[in-house]
Amino acid sequence: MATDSIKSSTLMLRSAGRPPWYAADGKNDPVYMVGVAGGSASGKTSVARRIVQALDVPWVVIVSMDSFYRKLSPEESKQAFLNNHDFDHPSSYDYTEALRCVRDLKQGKATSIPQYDFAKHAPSTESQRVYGASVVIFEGIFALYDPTLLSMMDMKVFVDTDSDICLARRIKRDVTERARDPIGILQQYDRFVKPAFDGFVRPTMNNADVIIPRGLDNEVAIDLLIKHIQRQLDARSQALMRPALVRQFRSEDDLSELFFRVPETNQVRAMQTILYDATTSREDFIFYSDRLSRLVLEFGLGKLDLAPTTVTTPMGVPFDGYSLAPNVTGVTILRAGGVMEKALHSVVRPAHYGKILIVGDPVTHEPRLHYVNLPPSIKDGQVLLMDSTIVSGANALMAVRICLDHGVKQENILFMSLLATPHGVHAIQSAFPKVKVVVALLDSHISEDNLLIKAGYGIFGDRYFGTEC
Ligand SMILES: Nc1ncnc2c1ncn2[C@@H]1O[C@H](COP(=O)(O)OP(=O)(O)O)[C@@H](O)[C@H]1O
Ligand SMILES: O=c1ccn([C@@H]2O[C@H](COP(=O)(O)O)[C@@H](O)[C@H]2O)c(=O)[nH]1
Repeated sequence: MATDSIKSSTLMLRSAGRPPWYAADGKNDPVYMVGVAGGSASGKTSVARRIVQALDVPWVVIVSMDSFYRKLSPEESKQAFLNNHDFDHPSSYDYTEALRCVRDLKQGKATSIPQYDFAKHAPSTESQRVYGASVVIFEGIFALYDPTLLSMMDMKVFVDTDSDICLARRIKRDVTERARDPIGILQQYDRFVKPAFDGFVRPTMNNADVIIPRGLDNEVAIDLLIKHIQRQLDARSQALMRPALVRQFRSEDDLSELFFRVPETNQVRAMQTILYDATTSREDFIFYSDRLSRLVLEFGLGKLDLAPTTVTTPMGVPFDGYSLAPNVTGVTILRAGGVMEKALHSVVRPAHYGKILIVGDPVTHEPRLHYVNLPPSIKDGQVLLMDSTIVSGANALMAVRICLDHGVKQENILFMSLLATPHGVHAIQSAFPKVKVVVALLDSHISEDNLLIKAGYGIFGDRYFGTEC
């Protein structure tokens, strides 16, 4: 687990709006990249976070340059603990590794970002897997230093905060967050931090498009910056004849021919009524969601490509039919997608199974990947990806991306869900146009926080597993 001294790159989600990995169809809707440089403790991270909060864009990644500090030799490490190592020279960073990560993200791909532990002056053993983004913010003292990195940036920002204020903040932060002592901090500051700022960091101000005096305190400058980025993003969407970044209402008419909905018979409507009814007992809720799961699975399996085959009947007559898909992997997106597993076992065999656990951050609602277990054979066959509900589509998008990362072809993915919003399905289809989506019920009423289908069945997992508060 990350400790406080490990500053991680954070993936933030606005759950409405344009889907992430918009360029996944290869039609190049480039990722927007912002570089944020400035002295140590000038407020780079704080400004980057403010931009994320204000941008109404679904996926923004903040990549901290600290992730790319070079590993120290034992002697260098010893000196670092004596405050005698220069972490503020440009050569202390691994630009090749930084370029690898930034280039991946700039191309809309997933990447692994190393994590750095300030208390140990060493990279942590963990890295963070980041699954693509619409906007990447690259922040660090040398964010505007390397020419190749600069050439990938759409906007370059320099945070210019008075050095006394930076020092005061650095002392406070390094004592509380980076396990340092004040005397050592001052020694390191005099010996390395200040001279390097004057000699290497401040000159990169010349590479900036925008200079923000006083960092986060300069609300006017930050507001202008955010508005500019928003305008740029909207202009790009329009130029590509793509939907604007703002959230748009979607209807079934907006969905492609690879969207399939279980025919709405009276039986289906009755099951929907039971699941929507707040007074339904847990026993009934489980029974009818299992039944609906079987229905959507049977219906969805009808969309799989099957190979023709000929068998001989007991009467010795040849019969031309199909062989059931030989290599199918059923992948459930936990927790709520797990409810479809029972139905999967009852209708598909033999199948391989996989699980992906995605948990929404309680504050930002960003989906966080906690666990992936997919069989190696997944890449060669068809994949039934299952979640009980698709609302914003964020979890589904992350899950599809993970499958693609494991070598699955887009056209081999069949996403199945019990209840979806047209908005969420549209998000999947925009990002991954070859993925088939099969749902039992479609409902366009989304709650204000974009997390629940208003008229729907509440939090599916809680009702099914009996974990309602
Ligand atoms: N405008 C501000 N007012 C007060 N504290 C601030 C302000 N901006 C940043 N800080 C604090 O200063 C410290 C360093 O800020 P941070 O944004 O992490 O700087 P950097 O990323 O440039 O090192 C953090 O503890 C942060 O909370
Ligand atoms: O092991 C380390 C690595 C870096 N530092 C100092 O950190 C700052 C850069 O981080 P900011 O968040 O931009 O302040 C840099 O000035 C290094 O001196 C460190 O002390 N130990």
